[in-house]
Amino acid sequence: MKKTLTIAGSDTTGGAGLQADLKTFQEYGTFGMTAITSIVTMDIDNNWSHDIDTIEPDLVKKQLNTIFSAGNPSALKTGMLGDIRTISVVKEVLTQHQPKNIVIDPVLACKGTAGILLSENAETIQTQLLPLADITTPNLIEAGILSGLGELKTMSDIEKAAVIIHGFGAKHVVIKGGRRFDDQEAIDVFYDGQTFQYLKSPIIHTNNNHGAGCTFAAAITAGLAKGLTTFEAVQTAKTFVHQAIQSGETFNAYLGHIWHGAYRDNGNHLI
Ligand SMILES: Nc1ncnc2c1ncn2[C@@H]1O[C@H](COP(=O)(O)OP(=O)(O)O)[C@@H](O)[C@H]1O
Ligand SMILES: Cc1ncc(COP(=O)(O)O)c(C=O)c1O
Repeated sequence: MKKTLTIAGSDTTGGAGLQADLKTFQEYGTFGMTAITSIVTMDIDNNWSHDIDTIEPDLVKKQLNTIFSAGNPSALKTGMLGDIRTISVVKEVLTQHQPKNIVIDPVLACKGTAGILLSENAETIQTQLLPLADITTPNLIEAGILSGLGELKTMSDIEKAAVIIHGFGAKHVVIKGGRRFDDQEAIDVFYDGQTFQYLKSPIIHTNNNHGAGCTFAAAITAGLAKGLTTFEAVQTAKTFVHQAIQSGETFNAYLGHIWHGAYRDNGNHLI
């Protein structure tokens, strides 16, 4: 069985973060492992504002040493890292063990928050992790921050951002237009350093989209572990997450999760 790893935060509500990753890894038939970087809780009395409690970087390192002592996973992803020192620890361990198929999801912005989360991490992710990435998966806001272009309003802006982010060393870039770019089609732009490819699906009009970004990156990770090419892994992930959003459920007044099991429920054959 292929082993997959997520280095990410815990979303207490179970829809995003490492919980989304583990569920997705399992749906793909891979054996998921975790290194927890932070714990996210939400304040119901305060408009669902997010609190992020970070795990000490030394403890993140202990978790990674435990995992890598059994050999390299077939693929891994990073999500919310929480602390700049943790980013350095991740870089150190990945440089030491040189695993293949590294997916960097540069979590800087959370759907549950209006503002930018942990934007001070952007530069560190850019310089320390993107050079190790097989693929990075920023959403529109994260791509604007990482590229330094700010708000991305046109397809040409998105393509320019992809070129800049590719220049930081990620072999492939997929910028998720999602619901933010167009109100008819969820367009994601894939760039391999030479050509652009556009992945499109109809926009699903729902608020139950919590966890979509994490799940998309986790599905790419599991697809790579199973031997798909990077573009094939992105294509499959797009379908997987589309169906997960379609089958989302309301959690409370503030939040609705996607359902990570939808692809299999719909009778799809997982690779
Ligand atoms: N309402 C939607 N309908 C269809 N696809 C969506 C919708 N929202 C997001 N997606 C897709 O889900 C994936 C995750 O995107 P997004 O939710 O923008 O990421 P993030 O959670 O990082 O902000 C992308 O493939 C995106 O195109
Ligand atoms: C631990 C963690 N990681 C990542 C995210 C981002 O979630 P999404 O996949 O909805 O963008 C969240 C959002 O709450 C989170 O709690």
